[in-house]
Amino acid sequence: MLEAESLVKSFGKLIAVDHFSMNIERGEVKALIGPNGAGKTTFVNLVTGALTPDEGRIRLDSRCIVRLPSYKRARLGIARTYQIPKPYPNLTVLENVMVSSIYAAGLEGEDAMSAAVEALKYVGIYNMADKLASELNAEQQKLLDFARALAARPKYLLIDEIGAGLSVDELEGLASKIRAVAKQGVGVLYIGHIMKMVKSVADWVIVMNEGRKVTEGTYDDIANNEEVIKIYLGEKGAVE
Ligand SMILES: Nc1ncnc2c1ncn2[C@@H]1O[C@H](COP(=O)(O)OP(=O)(O)OP(=O)(O)O)[C@@H](O)[C@H]1O
Repeated sequence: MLEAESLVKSFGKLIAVDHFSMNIERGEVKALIGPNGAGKTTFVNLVTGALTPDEGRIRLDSRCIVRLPSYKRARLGIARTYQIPKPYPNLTVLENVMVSSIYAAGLEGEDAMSAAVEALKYVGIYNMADKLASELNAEQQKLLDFARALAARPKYLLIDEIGAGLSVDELEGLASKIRAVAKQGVGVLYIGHIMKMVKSVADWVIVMNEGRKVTEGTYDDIANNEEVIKIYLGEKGAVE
């Protein structure tokens, strides 16, 4: 289990994450939703090690990892995707994914290559393997980022808003891929605003606002929760 306990992170006077706790078990998909500025990405950064919390604990399979640097957490099985992916623009798509299969999954040679090929085929952009990453459009870069995260062979995968700009059909395709990843034993946290996506991927939904947990429950519980509806009032694209 990946457990975050009472995490706090401030930027000056702003408390971005305020005693926030949650856990993910392998094989399940949870969604973390909340309006812009709620603290979702900051939470992901705390879990992956990009940021250090001011307070709180993070445990991976009972081991405290809060002081470990990002690369060690990656090697222990925590992977993420980015809201705005930053691939190596001058490497090919395949090479970008191999960086992950080599350095995060610890694979070598042919094994690293076949893990990368498998991940690209899985997300559906293997036909672009030899293109430079800089040649991909924004949606394709998100899929590359997803492939990169999968090639790390994660136990836990944090997906930061992957669906923006995709059509309804593409969203459904992506949702079923995310669910299939979880079925293989990966614990997934999907972070995002697209409620159709949340509804189709998540077993459980956690709502965050101003750094704190507002409520959690099934999609239906959340969609009918008055406080959640109030928080989202005026938010484009949320709770529909
Ligand atoms: N490095 C930083 N320095 C200062 N303030 C920051 C920093 N990172 C985030 N913040 C602030 O912390 C708060 C939480 O931001 P965060 O990006 O975690 O929210 P979010 O829920 O991911 O929002 P969104 O849905 O828009 O991505 C915001 O007020 C943001 O401006």
